[in-house]
Amino acid sequence: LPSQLQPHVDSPDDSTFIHNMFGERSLHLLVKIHERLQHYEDRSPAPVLESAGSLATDVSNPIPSLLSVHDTVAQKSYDPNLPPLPDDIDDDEESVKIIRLVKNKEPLGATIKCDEHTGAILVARIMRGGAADRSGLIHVGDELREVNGIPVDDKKPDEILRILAQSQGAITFKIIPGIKEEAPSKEPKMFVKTLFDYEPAEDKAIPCKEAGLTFKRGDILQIMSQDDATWWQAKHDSHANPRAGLIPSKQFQERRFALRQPAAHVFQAQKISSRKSSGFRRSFRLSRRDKKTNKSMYECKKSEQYDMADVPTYEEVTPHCRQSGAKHRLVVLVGPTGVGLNELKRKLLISDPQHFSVTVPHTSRPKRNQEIDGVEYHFISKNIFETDIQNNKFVEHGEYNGNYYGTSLDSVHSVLSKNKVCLLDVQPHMIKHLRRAEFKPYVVFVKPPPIERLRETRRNAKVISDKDDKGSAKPFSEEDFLEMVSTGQQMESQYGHLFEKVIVNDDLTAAFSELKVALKKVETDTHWIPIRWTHS
Ligand SMILES: Nc1ncnc2c1ncn2[C@@H]1O[C@H](COP(=O)(O)OP(=O)(O)OP(=O)(O)O)[C@@H](O)[C@H]1O
Repeated sequence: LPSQLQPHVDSPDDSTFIHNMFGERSLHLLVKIHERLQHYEDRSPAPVLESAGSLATDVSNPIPSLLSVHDTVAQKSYDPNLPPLPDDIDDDEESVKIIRLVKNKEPLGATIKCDEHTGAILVARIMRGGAADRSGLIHVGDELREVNGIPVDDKKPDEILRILAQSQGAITFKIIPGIKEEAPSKEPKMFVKTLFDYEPAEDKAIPCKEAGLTFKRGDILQIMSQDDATWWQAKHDSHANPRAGLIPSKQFQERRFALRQPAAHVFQAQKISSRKSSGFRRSFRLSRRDKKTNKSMYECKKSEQYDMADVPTYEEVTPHCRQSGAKHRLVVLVGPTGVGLNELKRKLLISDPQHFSVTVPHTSRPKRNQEIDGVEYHFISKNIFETDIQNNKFVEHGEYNGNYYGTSLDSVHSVLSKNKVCLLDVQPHMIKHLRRAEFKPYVVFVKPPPIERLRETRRNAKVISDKDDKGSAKPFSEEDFLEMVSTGQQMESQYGHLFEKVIVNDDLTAAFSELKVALKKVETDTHWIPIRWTHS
């Protein structure tokens, strides 16, 4: 080429330039690469059926059909059939990017906003795993100029979204790339358990409802991005959809919860605490031999006020599977009085006394003749009891008829260290004190069935009367049922985020087998537990 061009070159400088340019090694390499690629492109699979003519004569032979299929497939072009690029690309705008995305039914997975100062339409976020993200062509900060040839600079984000929603197939964007390209971030592996229900369609604050992620309390989400302090991106752990959706950040949710909720929660907490013994009656009856003393004696002195530090938002979790031989998780049972906690505990103990156990409570009341210290109770003096309370030795404690009763942390440890499953029933506000690595509590809420089922199933059942001190049993009254149902609802709404399993105690046999299966799974299967339980 240089020698052919020589007659057309006037100055020696130009001649040197041409020689240097064509002698450049990188140019030679580029030409080689080009030739190779050309060769590769030309090598489309050749038809094979014709050259296998002799086989075609045998009608029973399936091979010709196979070869015919090969030829049909080989001659097809699978490149996407995109429309031509527009002719009117403005040559002066060097930084303009024309992007074509082929859109199917899924949304693009990007949100836009109007720049406050310039009025430009900018890409606000790219949803992780969505169509825009997967294309790698659109980035946060890019300025949108046109969609399908329609200029957008005079349009509001809502109008643009409408244009996008109506477009199907290939969409052409004309954009000015933002100055800062988003650094490709590694997919973070952070999982959270959601502690509240979320419906983006009902959230006035979300910048784009369609980009929001709906979830129910207890769902496990993978957090995909926390770049934005207010709106995180997340996807359901169990869903196949790879596209992330917007969820309120922990901080934002806590802030607006604190602004919105205080009055409602104080009201709710007071309502529950005013139920006193009838609402939260818990007995220690399983450890007692004397049926006559089988009565409610436990009244919690601790405040049940809603703790604002515990605004239920998200809890970081990690999969956990109990190693064989490791200590069992503490099984915590909660439910409204009379729902059947003791009945279920009793059935578990009978079903496998070597495996399940309960704690021996402490009391400051004098030991009776037939009682044995450490069997029905650990009998201790009032002074020692009070010192132990001061030293936080009790999971729960209360006073009845001038005597203290309580469940000590040591009694729980004692059962667990025997490698048994410890069954503990507590008032729901105590759960948070048990939620630590040493116990890894598995919290089961035993829920009453609808009132008509209570009337049917509890026709012959008896509850311990809390009207007198004699511990006499009486049939359930309509009032007992109403109270059981409403207390159950309140417990679920206030503490539901702490429950790992909800069992409706309708038919006793069914409820018992459901509980037994769940407890077996706790021992063998992988469950999500708070990540902080694995740190200590
Ligand atoms: N599913 C059920 N069907 C019929 N009767 C039931 C069922 N569950 C429990 N019962 C009966 O209801 C009564 C109260 O049950 P239980 O004593 O276990 O309640 P609880 O929740 O332990 O209440 P508390 O501890 O406040 O006394 C018992 O007579 C029990 O046999």
